[in-house]
Amino acid sequence: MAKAETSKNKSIPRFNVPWEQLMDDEGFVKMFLSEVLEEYIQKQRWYGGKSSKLKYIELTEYFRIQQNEEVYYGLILEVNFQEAFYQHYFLPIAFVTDEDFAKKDRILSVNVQGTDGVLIDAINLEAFRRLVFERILSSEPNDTTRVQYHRGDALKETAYQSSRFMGMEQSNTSVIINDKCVIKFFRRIYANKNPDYEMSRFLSNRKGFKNTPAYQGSLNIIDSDNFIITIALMQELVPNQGDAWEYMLEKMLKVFSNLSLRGIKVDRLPNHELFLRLPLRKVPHEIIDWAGLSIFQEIEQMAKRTAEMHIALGSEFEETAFEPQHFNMDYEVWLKNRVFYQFQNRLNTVENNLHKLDGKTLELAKQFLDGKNEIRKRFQDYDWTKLKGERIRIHGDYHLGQILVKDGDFIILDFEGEPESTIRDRQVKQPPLKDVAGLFRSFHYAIYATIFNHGSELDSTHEDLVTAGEILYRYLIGVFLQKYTELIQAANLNIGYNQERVFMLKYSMLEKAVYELGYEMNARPLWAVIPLEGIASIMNQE
Ligand SMILES: Nc1ncnc2c1ncn2[C@@H]1O[C@H](COP(=O)(O)OP(=O)(O)O)[C@@H](O)[C@H]1O
Ligand SMILES: O=P(O)(O)O[C@H]1O[C@H](CO)[C@@H](O[C@H]2O[C@H](CO)[C@@H](O)[C@H](O)[C@H]2O)[C@H](O)[C@H]1O
Repeated sequence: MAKAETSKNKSIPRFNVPWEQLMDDEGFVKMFLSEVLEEYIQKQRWYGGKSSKLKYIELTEYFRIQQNEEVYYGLILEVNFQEAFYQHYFLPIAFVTDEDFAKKDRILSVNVQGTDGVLIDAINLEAFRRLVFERILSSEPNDTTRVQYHRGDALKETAYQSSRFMGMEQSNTSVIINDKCVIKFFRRIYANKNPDYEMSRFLSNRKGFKNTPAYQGSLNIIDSDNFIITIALMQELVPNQGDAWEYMLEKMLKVFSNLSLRGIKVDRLPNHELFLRLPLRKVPHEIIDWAGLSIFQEIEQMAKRTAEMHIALGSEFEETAFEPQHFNMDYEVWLKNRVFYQFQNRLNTVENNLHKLDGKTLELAKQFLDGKNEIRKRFQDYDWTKLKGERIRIHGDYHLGQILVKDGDFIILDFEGEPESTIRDRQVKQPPLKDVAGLFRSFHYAIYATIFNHGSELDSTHEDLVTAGEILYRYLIGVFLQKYTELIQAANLNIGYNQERVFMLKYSMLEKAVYELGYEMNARPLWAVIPLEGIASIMNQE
């Protein structure tokens, strides 16, 4: 840490304890939580409580992140809201006495035992990042202390050289070390292992699944109730050409442009039965002439990697957290409770915000409200006794934005699960087709996002674009399902008989679209039209 200086500045709070004991000082903690952090935390990009009213902050835990004499504090803050719920956040802090180190994320100017300095978010300090990296690198195989560092098999012996912020739009904070590794510091903290850590370690370290960044290490703590809490996950940095969402948007634009460029008559295009498996070689030449072969080859590759991920997740018979299970009454009750609760929440959100909507979105929103009993009936129609497949741990928030494109192949990221679910719900075993349904919703999103964003530049009518988009969608998912099912069945993972699979896909897609409707209404209301289109199209299928 930077050199100490004594100051005469009387206006900053003074504490007569060494930095190493500051968090044991009740006066400091009280002032810090109420007068300082309440303001600081609400301005942070990673703070997820912006739409609620903060009541007060409590310090749930603190622990030292330390190497030899160098000490930082990890704080776990409980943010309590007026609306009667709370969230936990991780904030590592450092005391720096050199202004040059305190340019960003300053929390408080403070005098500690006669030395002026600033408390900052420690992630800004290279020394802190280096320390975490070195502690992971030098960790014992079975660390039994309260602050547990773990080194994954994929981390090779290497000296620290550099670090920088990843700088992506994200809900956590990631830093890149030596241009080779990513350490993701989780911000929103749950009193449990973070599924991203749990799944990354399992898939990569234990099952050798190659199409996710290799697990290199982690930092977990054992809290006062003996729960493991994940603080950070370290993975290999995968050089890539961007995510599959951006990639697919570019591709879709070309495919839609081809309609007019190649003089394609949309009403003459062949169509394909929804969810019917289709080998790539059987995709009609009219469709290939229009959309090109490569999009189908890429979809096949994505299906392959998705199947391999599920095969790895479903191949565990020792560790109960991953052992496959059958459907049962408990699962059905759990699922219906969630789905009905979420559906009611979406109805309320749409009802309360109708006045903000117009045009097509308003029309679809009214249709959604009018059709509520029909949708409820679909959700009610789930009978576990008819389901013969297996439930396994799944990705849980699988969409094109979670997949990186790397030299024509795909790398699957971010196993943290659906942001709205509790951490326990994210660990419930679910049918793997639920992930597949999530990805199909993403294909639908990419088609509609292209129509909405570029419809006016394209030389085709809106009607033709929608018709062509729906046709393309059916071929894409037909090709995906052919490859995916073939590989899953060859590996003996039971995803049910044909009718069961179609039922599961339809059910899960409706569930996902309803989830998305809430996400969009809150995060980017202009996009709500996409899940509304999705719900309408699912409900209109006989
Ligand atoms: N191991 C990695 N290698 C390369 N890029 C990565 C890696 N991990 C994350 N990224 C990039 O950072 C983005 C955000 O990562 P993500 O894990 O989804 O963060 P968050 O959980 O904070 O949203 C990803 O979309 C990807 O572009
Ligand atoms: O931030 P996360 O990756 O956890 O996921 C949330 O945000 C996603 C949007 O970034 C949202 O995904 C939805 O929009 C995508 C296009 O931006 C689309 O590809 C997905 O299919 C659609 O669900 C995701 O639902 C939400 O959990």
